[in-house]
Amino acid sequence: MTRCIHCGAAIQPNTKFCPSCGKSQQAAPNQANPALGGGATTILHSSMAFLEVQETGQAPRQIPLANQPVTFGRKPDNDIIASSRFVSSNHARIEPDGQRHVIIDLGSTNGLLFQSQRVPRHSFNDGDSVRIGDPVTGNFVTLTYRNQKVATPPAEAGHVSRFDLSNKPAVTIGREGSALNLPNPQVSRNHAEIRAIQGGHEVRDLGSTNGTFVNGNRITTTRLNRGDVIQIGPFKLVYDGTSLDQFDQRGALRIDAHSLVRLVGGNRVILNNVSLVIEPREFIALVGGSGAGKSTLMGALSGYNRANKGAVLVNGDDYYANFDAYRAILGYVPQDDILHSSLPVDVALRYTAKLRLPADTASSEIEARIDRVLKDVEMSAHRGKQVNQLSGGQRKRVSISSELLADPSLFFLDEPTSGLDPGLEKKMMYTLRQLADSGRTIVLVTHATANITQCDHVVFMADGRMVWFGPPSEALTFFNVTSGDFADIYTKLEGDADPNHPLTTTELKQEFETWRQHNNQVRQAPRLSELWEIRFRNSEAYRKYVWERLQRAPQVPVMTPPQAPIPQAAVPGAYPNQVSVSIPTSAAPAGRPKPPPVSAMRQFGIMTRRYLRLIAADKRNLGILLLQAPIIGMILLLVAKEDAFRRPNSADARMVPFLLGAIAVWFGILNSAREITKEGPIYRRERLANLKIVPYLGSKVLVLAGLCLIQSIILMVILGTKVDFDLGLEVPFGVWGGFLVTTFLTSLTGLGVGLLISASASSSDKAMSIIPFALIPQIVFALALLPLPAALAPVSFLVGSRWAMQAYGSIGGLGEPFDPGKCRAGQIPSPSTCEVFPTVGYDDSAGYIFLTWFILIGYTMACLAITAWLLKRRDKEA
Ligand SMILES: Nc1ncnc2c1ncn2[C@@H]1O[C@H](COP(=O)(O)OP(=O)(O)OP(=O)(O)O)[C@@H](O)[C@H]1O
Repeated sequence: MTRCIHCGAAIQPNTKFCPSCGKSQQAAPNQANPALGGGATTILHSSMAFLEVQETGQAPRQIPLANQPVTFGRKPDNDIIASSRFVSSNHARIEPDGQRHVIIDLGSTNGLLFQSQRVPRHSFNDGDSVRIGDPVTGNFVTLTYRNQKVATPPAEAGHVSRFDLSNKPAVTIGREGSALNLPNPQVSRNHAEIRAIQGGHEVRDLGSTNGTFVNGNRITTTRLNRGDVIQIGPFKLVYDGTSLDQFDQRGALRIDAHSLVRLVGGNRVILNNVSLVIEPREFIALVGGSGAGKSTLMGALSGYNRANKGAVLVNGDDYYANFDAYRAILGYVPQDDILHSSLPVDVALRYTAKLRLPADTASSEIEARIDRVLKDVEMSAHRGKQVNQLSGGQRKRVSISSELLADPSLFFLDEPTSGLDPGLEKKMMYTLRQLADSGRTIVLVTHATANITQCDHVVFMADGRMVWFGPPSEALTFFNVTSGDFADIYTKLEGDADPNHPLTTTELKQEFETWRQHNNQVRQAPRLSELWEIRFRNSEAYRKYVWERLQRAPQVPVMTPPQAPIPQAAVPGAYPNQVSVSIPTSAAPAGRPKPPPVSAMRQFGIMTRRYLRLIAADKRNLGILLLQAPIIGMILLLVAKEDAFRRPNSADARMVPFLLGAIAVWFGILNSAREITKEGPIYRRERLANLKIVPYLGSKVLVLAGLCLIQSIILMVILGTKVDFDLGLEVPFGVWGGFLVTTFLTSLTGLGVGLLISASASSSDKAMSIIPFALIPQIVFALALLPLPAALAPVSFLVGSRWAMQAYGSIGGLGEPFDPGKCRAGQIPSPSTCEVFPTVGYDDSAGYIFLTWFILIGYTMACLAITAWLLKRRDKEA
């Protein structure tokens, strides 16, 4: 019988891990002696109390805490000496307090932060971290307390209270002023109601914005059974027949990822059996080289781009299957800015709040929320500034604040530090650290490794494989990087592990042998990432940070566990199996989730108001658009003859409507061609949250149609000052009115074409370069002045200006472009012209004129339908 080298428990000889404390029996490499003031790391006995001191850029130190008070500060006479400038000379004292310890601020400048709040003292529980931060530089010192004797019982986490339902005919649930208050921005004021019915209770949703879910299903009314779990925003209410147990998941959200696999193109594996656990309030960085699979993993964890195989659990619930129930508490900040740059910060945030928060959120509540989120990201001073006047780092903060409006508990960020200078990058990480401390689970993708020591854990990805999950400082030891530079890890992960590779023959020799044993038939060399994965699966870190964490049960009641069996993560030491390409494990389909049901009318109203504001804010562009009509109208006057319509068979008569039609289409296209593409990142983010396509597109059409109408009126008024429209013809709205209607409807066809271009182009520049392709056919195929080869005649039916010409010609009583009689007599030189122009027939009957208008409207509708389809298709894009 031998003894565990950590806890002293009796164990079998040659046992790899102690069954009592779970620790490896192999001495960890590179461990130094305990040192109070030095920079070395040591592993202390698990039954001891100790303080782990982590200063930015230094290895963590573990300081045993005994029954004597110890002092902490920058001066050399302290027991624990910190080197950071922002730690006061005599900063804090740590005293024993029964089985635990308490830390007391000694009047320091920067104080002690617990869960991102400044505290004068804090009584430690096992795992508590107190930080001392420097808001100017973003540096901080973390003091983490370890003491198994004062570990928080897991069953208690998140449990708030019990609400008795007996003798109550009806209980309302809402954000405030209800019998059962669930204070959170995602909860409507009157959200749901529990009613006593024969033999039990039923729950009814009161038209809430974010929905009431029972066992994962969105309900309107349903009878409750014992054990049912109601989810409203971040709260879970467990029904036991007579009462509701209330659990608050804010600050208590845990993600379990089990054997995640993402396949593309049939069988290309871009995420290879990744398993991990992210605990509440943890701050996790996903790092690795370009194309390593970071974004793929984040997509799978956030549910925005799901894995094909494996399962993601949030507090034990099948996350993909319950995505709608959790959507409200999910924050996602993409790489691009997600607020309109021409709006002031507070205005942009107000629109986001209106779009995301329950419909009954009062203006005062929205203002309070905006104050709060700007304070959280230290941007209160910039509240009234226009977004495009902010620096890159400030814009990122504002994007983060817009996500914070809904108070998400799960927060995913895609490269929030990209494009920032090193100072701003550090500050950004500091802000995120504080957001995690204040109760959020934060996962970010980053290329910036300089500040990842601020994270609790870091995931190193390579070739879709997870080659490390654990504290950043231990990663350096794991990869044998002595420079302290995380970037050196990258170079060790890249490339093929052929037998002569320097790593294959030294550090990874054993792993290469293992690989060879399992792949003796395969001649091709593995990737280095595969060997690092083998090493990681064999490590103590894998056991401690992946395996053991996966074995722990969720700390709150489970709403709907996965229906299919959860794939087991590889046990420590197991050889990483190749992914087998088979059916998905989760009940929900892979890829993008569906948008939730929300009120389309309300969204239409908000989007329209915001769009109007955006157009008005861009005064230069608006000025150009409004000046176009009078200037072009004046130019038109130069060529338009006063008596043009008095000579209905003349080219002059056809010239005016031909130019009017072309200009109208031009206006429509120019007004709209950049309008979707220029706000692509914002659209994508809002779409992922709750934006519907029809209200979005509808708001664009309504506002731009208004602009087209103004332009059409200006154009016609100017034209009316010269050209005589008083022809005495009996047509709908008179000749001038009929021309105005036609011009407006023609500009709408341009609007439809412009939006279609905007939805299909990947950038504003590309959209502008497509415009000529849309405009030139409008001139060539109008069939007004230019003859057309007979074979191309059917194409003209697909061009808006041709139908505009039909309408103008009919309203103005024009003669056909070419006289059929002259054609028959062979007096027209081009025979093909005679074949085409007879398809143009003008008819001044009201029925025919309405028909041409109807065709113009139909044309616009067809363009909009294709635009909507293109937008819908974009949902599937990764
Ligand atoms: N939908 C897809 N279809 C095909 N291949 C894909 C798809 N999505 C990602 N990939 C590929 O999967 C690999 C991982 O991509 P991912 O975007 O996750 O990498 P990353 O680590 O985030 O890279 P980067 O840092 O460059 O953004 C890449 O080789 C990428 O080309």
